[in-house]
Amino acid sequence: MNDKVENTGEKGHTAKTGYVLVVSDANAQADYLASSILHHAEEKKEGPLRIALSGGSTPKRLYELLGSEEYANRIPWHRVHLFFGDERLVPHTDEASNFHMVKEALLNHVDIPFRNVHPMPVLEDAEKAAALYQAELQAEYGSSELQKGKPLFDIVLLGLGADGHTASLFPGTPVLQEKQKWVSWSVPSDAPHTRLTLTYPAIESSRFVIFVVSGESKTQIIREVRDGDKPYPSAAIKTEGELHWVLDKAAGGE
Ligand SMILES: O=C1O[C@H](COP(=O)(O)O)[C@@H](O)[C@H](O)[C@H]1O
Repeated sequence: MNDKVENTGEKGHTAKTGYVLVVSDANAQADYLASSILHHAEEKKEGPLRIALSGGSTPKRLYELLGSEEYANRIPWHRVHLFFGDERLVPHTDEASNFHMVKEALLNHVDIPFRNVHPMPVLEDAEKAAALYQAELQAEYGSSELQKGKPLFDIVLLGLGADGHTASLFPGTPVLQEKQKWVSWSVPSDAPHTRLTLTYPAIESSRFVIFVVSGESKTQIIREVRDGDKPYPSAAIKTEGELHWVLDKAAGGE
């Protein structure tokens, strides 16, 4: 994590390369991110805007805001393609499903074409599910090889677990060594459900990676990731584009 910290409670899309941005609270965080996403959608005049969504509880407020009157009709949804950074292998109707959360918070409220939404497949065979999602990503990308200068994603949103995981890249799991596949799977040691996850190479192929972290339960892990003493999976995230951390004060401190 870059040491440079910019404090702002304002709405906007002015974060600079490699910045850590600390906003006043979780509402300001959602405001900032929704406004940034609108900005990127307006700025990219041609081609799809590919966004990989994070799961968990933190981004729900952002998704609800994007689905609200303030944003629902301003984002060119026909050009936006939504992917998932990770998913639990449970039915898409299950409360634990990231797709379920995104559907309730966002998809049910916006006019996005069905073909633009790319949930991770949930099959008992995690390897097969991962291969299917990788094939879907490759079809959207137009190649089975990631090329520098041609990012797979415009934006990758990432959360941060209290154990330092991000997406479903959990500490000590073999997926952390994956250098070829774009999608793989992991079994967290202290959380239920096998997960599918984007791998480091897929996340790295992005214009912007944005960590979204809020709440006091994340203060300690944010401090540790920033100090860089422990090899947390989240601390190893790289991108060929820009890496931003958007924190609220409770997580990021003053
Ligand atoms: O398990 C998960 O947690 C992380 C962080 O979740 P949060 O509930 O603390 O916001 C998230 O990034 C990931 O997508 C999710 O599956």
